[in-house]
Amino acid sequence: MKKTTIPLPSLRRLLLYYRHLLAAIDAGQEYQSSAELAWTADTTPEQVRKDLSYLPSQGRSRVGYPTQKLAQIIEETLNLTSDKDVLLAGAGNLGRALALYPGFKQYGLNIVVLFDNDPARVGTRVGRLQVLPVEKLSNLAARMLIRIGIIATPPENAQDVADAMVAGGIKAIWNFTSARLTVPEDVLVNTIDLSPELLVLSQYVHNLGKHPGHSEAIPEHPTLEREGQDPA
Ligand SMILES: NC(=O)c1ccc[n+]([C@@H]2O[C@H](COP(=O)([O-])OP(=O)(O)OC[C@H]3O[C@@H](n4cnc5c(N)ncnc54)[C@H](O)[C@@H]3O)[C@@H](O)[C@H]2O)c1
Repeated sequence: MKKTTIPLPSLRRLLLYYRHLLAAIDAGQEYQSSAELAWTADTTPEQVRKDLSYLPSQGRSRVGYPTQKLAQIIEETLNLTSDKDVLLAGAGNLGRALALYPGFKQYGLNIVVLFDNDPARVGTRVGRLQVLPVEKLSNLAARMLIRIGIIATPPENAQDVADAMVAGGIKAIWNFTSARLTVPEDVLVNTIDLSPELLVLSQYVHNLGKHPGHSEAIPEHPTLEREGQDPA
């Protein structure tokens, strides 16, 4: 297997292509063009070809990339088929929703253990998982060799949780809080702050009200461009 370090933006897009390819396989589409893949990641066909150059050869033909083969190559290169255990801290509204979401399994990601610091939550069940006291997080992460952690606590507790994760050997953190986390260099933090995203939509609607029919008054935002404009 080709061993390359794929830049993070390309990695993100490759995962979007992969998700698109799985749907295309289900729909019985044998080939995908660069343009189709570009659309799914809100990018250009040139960028698609560049991203795919990080993978072993895909056997692109005149009609496009063979859907099944390309999905398989992405799976193997990004190690998507081998199961990866994930732990989650903060079994509240968002944490429970994430823990119950079945879609992560498609990428080999399994949330296998939940932690909370609220005695009323500890011991309760979320699906088949029991919520454990957060004091056990570091030890359990280390013992179970878990490398990925999700933080869904209030922002003011996120740094403590991140510290416990790092102490337990977590190397990648999906942070759903608005807190800016300080972690060692070898730990990757991906922060998803949902509220500003909603505010961007609110701003869009607000500006529409001011300039009916003139969406170009809206500040640049990739998601809005993708949703609001014809990518062709
Ligand atoms: N629910 C959403 O749709 C939503 C949307 C945007 C942002 N967020 C962010 O996601 C985070 C969680 O939101 P929520 O709505 O699920 O909150 P919530 O209050 O329902 O859940 C938070 C959970 O974290 C637990 N917790 C607190 N400190 C902890 C610690 N040190 N260790 C382990 N667990 C701890 C709490 O006991 C609680 O169960 C917040 O930072 C929030 O701002 C949530």
